[in-house]
Amino acid sequence: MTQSTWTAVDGYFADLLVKEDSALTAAVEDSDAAGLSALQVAPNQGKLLNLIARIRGARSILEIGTLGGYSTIWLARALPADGRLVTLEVDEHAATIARANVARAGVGHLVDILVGKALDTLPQLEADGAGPFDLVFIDADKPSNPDYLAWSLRLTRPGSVIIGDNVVREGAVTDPTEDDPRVVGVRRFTELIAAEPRLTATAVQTVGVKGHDGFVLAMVTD
Ligand SMILES: C[S@@+](CC[C@H](N)C(=O)[O-])C[C@H]1O[C@@H](n2cnc3c(N)ncnc32)[C@H](O)[C@@H]1O
Ligand SMILES: [Mg+2]
Repeated sequence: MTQSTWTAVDGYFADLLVKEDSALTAAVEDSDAAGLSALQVAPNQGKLLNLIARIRGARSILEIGTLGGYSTIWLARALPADGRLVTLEVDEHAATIARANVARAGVGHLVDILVGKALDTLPQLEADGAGPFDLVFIDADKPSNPDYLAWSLRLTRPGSVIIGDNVVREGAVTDPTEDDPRVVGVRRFTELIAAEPRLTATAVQTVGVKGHDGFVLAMVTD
């Protein structure tokens, strides 16, 4: 199979099942026009995040890595009217674009975008008494994933879901000699999950419009 086949198959299912609305397509278009990298999840992955949050009955969601707010919109749309989503973004420019995208999608009242390095804003969140969160989506700088996992455990409770995006690294995740800090980060992240008695997890590799990638899905058990 080739990239064009993966893209066509994603398109087939997305047209039938995902049905991005104009706010989601505009979020991507405006992020692109503002010069943000096209690092957002694919539409079918956004819908998967939305479905996981709804299946979990999530009322509070933490996202690490906002970009233009594309995944934020999918996740926020899973929340009930009194739900809350906190999303962390280091880039003020991206946060400004995300704020507009999230507002246009009609979920601005559910979303707080905190600007700063997540390793600075996470302690602030805890100090402010935020959480426990029902779902954490980790999708920022991959070298920090081991720290984000530790914070996720502090800010969740039994039954919470933790998702780590982009863990395949074009297959380099299998190479123990690889020294790319992103690969080192996702390998350590996965090993820490494996060793953590409070978590049960799996990882799924994906192909599609974004090429070959994958995510870790974990549940806090106690
Ligand atoms: C892959 S993009 C997020 C994509 C977004 N979750 C989506 O799917 O629509 C990663 C984002 O993390 C942000 N980021 C990188 N390092 C960060 C850090 N230390 N703290 C917070 N955000 C960070 C980047 O600026 C970028 O916007
Ligand atoms: Mg990602």
